[in-house]
Amino acid sequence: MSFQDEHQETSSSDSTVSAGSPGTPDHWNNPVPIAEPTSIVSPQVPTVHTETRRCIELRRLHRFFGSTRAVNDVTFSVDRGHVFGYIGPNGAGKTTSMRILATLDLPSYGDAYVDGFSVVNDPELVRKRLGFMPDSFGTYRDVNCSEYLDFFARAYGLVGRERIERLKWVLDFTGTNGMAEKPIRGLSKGMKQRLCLGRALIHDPAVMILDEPAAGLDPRARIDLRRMIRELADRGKTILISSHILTELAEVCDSIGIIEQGTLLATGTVDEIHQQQANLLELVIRVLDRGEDAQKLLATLPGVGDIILDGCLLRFPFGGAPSDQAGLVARLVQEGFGVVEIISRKKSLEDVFLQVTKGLVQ
Ligand SMILES: Nc1ncnc2c1ncn2[C@@H]1O[C@H](COP(=O)(O)OP(=O)(O)OP(=O)(O)O)[C@@H](O)[C@H]1O
Repeated sequence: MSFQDEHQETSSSDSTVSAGSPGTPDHWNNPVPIAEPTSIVSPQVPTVHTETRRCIELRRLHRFFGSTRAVNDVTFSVDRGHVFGYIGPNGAGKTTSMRILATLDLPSYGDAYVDGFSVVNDPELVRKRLGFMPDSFGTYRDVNCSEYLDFFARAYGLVGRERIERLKWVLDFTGTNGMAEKPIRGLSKGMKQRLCLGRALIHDPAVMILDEPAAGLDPRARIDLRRMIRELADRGKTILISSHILTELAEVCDSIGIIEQGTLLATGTVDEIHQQQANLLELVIRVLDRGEDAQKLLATLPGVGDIILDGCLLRFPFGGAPSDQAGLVARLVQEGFGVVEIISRKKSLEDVFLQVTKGLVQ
């Protein structure tokens, strides 16, 4: 297969996001083969950008460290110009996946594609198209912001007028213009994050990988960051951004994936995931007395999940229809319980995240 064929093949499917297959992996018998990485660029490789709708794609990606399955059969894709939120608790496998996409590590099995190019077979071409903002990054304390960005612009081969204009655009876009001559050592955390975003943008990449860019930022800086990310996506960049916190990314992402212990647990738009997971209400009922008896009665009624009893307060997930809910209250009253209060509420995004993840670490 020629490079061009391979490149076009990656754009053939229709879905924006597709979850990895859960359950026992069948790849143990048939692992997805990985070619040796190579830095040799074929002379036939096109120098112009080739259209590929799926701009980021992970295909059955695995990365093991000894017995730790840091990334365990993860598959999803992100369309051009979309923002994908990669959400998971500590140690879920977010950084490991992102490092593979950024060609800083190799998969144990499977492959990942950036703008149609394989991180395994075409790492040089991937790097040209990718801007990576790591979760922690080194800065040179004694250089100023302008010199820092200029260093990376030169490293990416930008020259002459193009380099000067690009540098100016990045300083303007990231709001670091006023800091251009300031030594990096004097910058606040928020300003350093802006500078690092600028560094990742300096060569005008098609794809941006941002590993927890909002960590440690104050609320205003978080809002500014979200605005910049949305603007970059509106300009056609495809962005993968990670966070521990689902609500933080809900507004800015077109779709999200929730990962824990290396496994992708849910993918879709925020609304889809909310609807899939939050179909249950939570009911809280306070009775006047005989809490334990009320618990026994409720446990026999339709739609009632596991009840947590705290004195005369009963809290449980409820999957019944509104008529079942009305019947439940009527039954309690009929059986002589004094119903002091009843509260029903839909699960919040944060509840959904806690419901999907189990708080497991490896
Ligand atoms: N180089 C390594 N050697 C051994 N284990 C590693 C290595 N890198 C990551 N791991 C392990 O892989 C798992 C996933 O780690 P990873 O850093 O990808 O998670 P994460 O979701 O980015 O977590 P955090 O939000 O805390 O940054 C963890 O159990 C981690 O200890």
